[in-house]
Amino acid sequence: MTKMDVFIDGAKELGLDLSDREIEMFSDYKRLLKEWNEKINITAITDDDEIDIKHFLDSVSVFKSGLIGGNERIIDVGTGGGFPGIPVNILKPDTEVVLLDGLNKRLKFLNEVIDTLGLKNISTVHGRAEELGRKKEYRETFDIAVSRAVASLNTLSEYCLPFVKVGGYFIAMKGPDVDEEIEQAEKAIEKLGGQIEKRIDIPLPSSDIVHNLLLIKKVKGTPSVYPRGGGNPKKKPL
Ligand SMILES: C[S@@+](CC[C@H](N)C(=O)[O-])C[C@H]1O[C@@H](n2cnc3c(N)ncnc32)[C@H](O)[C@@H]1O
Repeated sequence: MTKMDVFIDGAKELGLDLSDREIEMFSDYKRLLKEWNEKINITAITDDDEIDIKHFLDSVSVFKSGLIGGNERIIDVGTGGGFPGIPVNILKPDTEVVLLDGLNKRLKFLNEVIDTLGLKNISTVHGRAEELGRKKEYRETFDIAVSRAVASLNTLSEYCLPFVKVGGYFIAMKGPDVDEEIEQAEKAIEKLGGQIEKRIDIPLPSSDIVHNLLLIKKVKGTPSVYPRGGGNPKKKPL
């Protein structure tokens, strides 16, 4: 089996006691990530312990939001190698998780992970967030939209908030520049129907990294003009 001790110990520090089956699933996920990463570019992080800290522990730190009880419909926007959506579904198999990404080759990898691990209630969707957020089957149908390492908060809010039902949450997983990002995104969040509720700082075990979760509540519907197409959420953030 792949080396997993840093993840197992770190998860305990985050309050998660992993079962043997869950550890085996994360181990298979790590093996596939390393294998596929030799053929297609999924992640720059390939060292066993670094995967444990920067991908697995960082992903499961999303449970510190206190918003994922286990039955939510969740979209992971710009999921890349499946972070945080796959770890969420491994540990809470009753959540319904949609993994969205604009790069199809990464979704092929994710479909193999889903098959090998035998995950249920999880699917992949290929497309740009700003296009799918206008489609009826996705728009305002999720309890939670979550996203890590995809765009700055003003752009990311336009990608994510349209997916969230009124009363639901957008969880932005952010790094040290979050205060500056919040300042630049306040207007956008309000226009899109969101309201910043809480910021939770999370020191990642076995590292000196502090990440944070920004919890943004959807307090009213997103106006139909958003998200804008043509790359505007990124080129001209609200
Ligand atoms: C740096 S990776 C992060 C992946 C993963 N969330 C993580 O934390 O490891 C960013 C991912 O977001 C995707 N992405 C960026 N903009 C997007 C958009 N507008 N719509 C869909 N996917 C997007 C990219 O294809 C890429 O896979």
